[in-house]
Amino acid sequence: MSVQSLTEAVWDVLSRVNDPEIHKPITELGMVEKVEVDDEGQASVKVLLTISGCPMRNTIEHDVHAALQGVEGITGLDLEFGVMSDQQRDELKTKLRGGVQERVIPFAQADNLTQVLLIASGKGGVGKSSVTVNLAQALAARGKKVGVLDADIYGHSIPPMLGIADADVTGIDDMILPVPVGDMKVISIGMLKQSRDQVIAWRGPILDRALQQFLADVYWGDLDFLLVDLPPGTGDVAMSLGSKLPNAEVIVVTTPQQAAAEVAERAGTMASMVDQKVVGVIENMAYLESTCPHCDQTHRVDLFGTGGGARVSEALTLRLGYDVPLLAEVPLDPAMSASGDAGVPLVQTHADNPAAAALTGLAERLASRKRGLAGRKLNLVVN
Ligand SMILES: Nc1ncnc2c1ncn2[C@@H]1O[C@H](COP(=O)(O)OP(=O)(O)OP(=O)(O)O)[C@@H](O)[C@H]1O
Repeated sequence: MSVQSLTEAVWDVLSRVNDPEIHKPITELGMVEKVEVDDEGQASVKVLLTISGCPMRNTIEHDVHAALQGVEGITGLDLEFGVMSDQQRDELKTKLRGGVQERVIPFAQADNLTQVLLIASGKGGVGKSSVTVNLAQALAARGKKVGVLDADIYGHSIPPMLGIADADVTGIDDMILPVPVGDMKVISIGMLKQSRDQVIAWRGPILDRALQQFLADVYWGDLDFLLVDLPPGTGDVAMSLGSKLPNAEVIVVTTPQQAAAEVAERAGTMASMVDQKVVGVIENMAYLESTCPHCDQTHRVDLFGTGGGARVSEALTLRLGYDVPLLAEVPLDPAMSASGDAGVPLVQTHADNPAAAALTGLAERLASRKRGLAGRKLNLVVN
């Protein structure tokens, strides 16, 4: 084969190597600066990283080597890395923003087709983050492109639940790349902290700016779903996201107790005050399935009482004037908590577990919803 055809063959295989964070071919992103092949079939390739010290360098190195191994006539590879110039980075950022120079929130644009689901709760510890990671994983397993935004400023627990507690985010200047976890893209408010034990006490304009950054400066790419883990309660984050994500929908997570149900109603009501639709309620820790030592049968034990989810669903339906259904009842199961600690969602490791099955069933229904642009609010400001 001629040197020219070999060079073309190398470009061709490189066009199938994706940047692990951006999920687009490195050739398309302008990251391949040079491809040369000599008479002996020895290839020299230079790849430009977006930033020096890019955490994905090893993955790219591995993928490029693997890609070239399949090319007949290539006898060896000399792979060199460089770093993009300011101008190259600017071109890349503009390309990623779809040719738009300024930063906008893609999910608030007229042509947005991403379903944004805010996972809310009245109080902490009801399992909001566990629900978020499991729903996200179940949606991704069904081929959906899923982003997870951990906006819980007080208890940002998403990274450890997905096994990325120590992940660093890559920034291309002011553009932030989310951390890839399987087919999901994840970003957490905790990733912006200097150290893990630092406390975030943002309020007002600073919090607002941070949320703006998460939505406009993070390169989310094309997503089918963006799941946002909100802080518990009806605070500043929910208010701020109300104006930033006018078409977001809210799922309220609660537990069976009366007290939890009352505060969950408030969280749902808050969503409607900022004009977001509440799509339904999930009752988590709904019951415990326990095998009786006397009769060896499995019994349902209502540890925390019953009916909290149904109560919230009925109250919100009445208050908001449209149907707010009970979407799922997720049992209490030590496996759920163990999977959170292990950093792998339960739906991935134990699909048959009843808690996992309840959330997978909901993900299936969400995945098959048809949504278009008709009737959607556009974030237009009338002067
Ligand atoms: N169905 C369940 N069965 C057993 N344990 C659960 C279940 N759901 C959640 N947990 C556990 O309960 C604890 C709290 O859950 P999680 O962090 O998801 O709640 P949260 O509402 O997001 O809390 P916070 O608002 O404080 O962040 C975790 O240890 C989690 O593993």
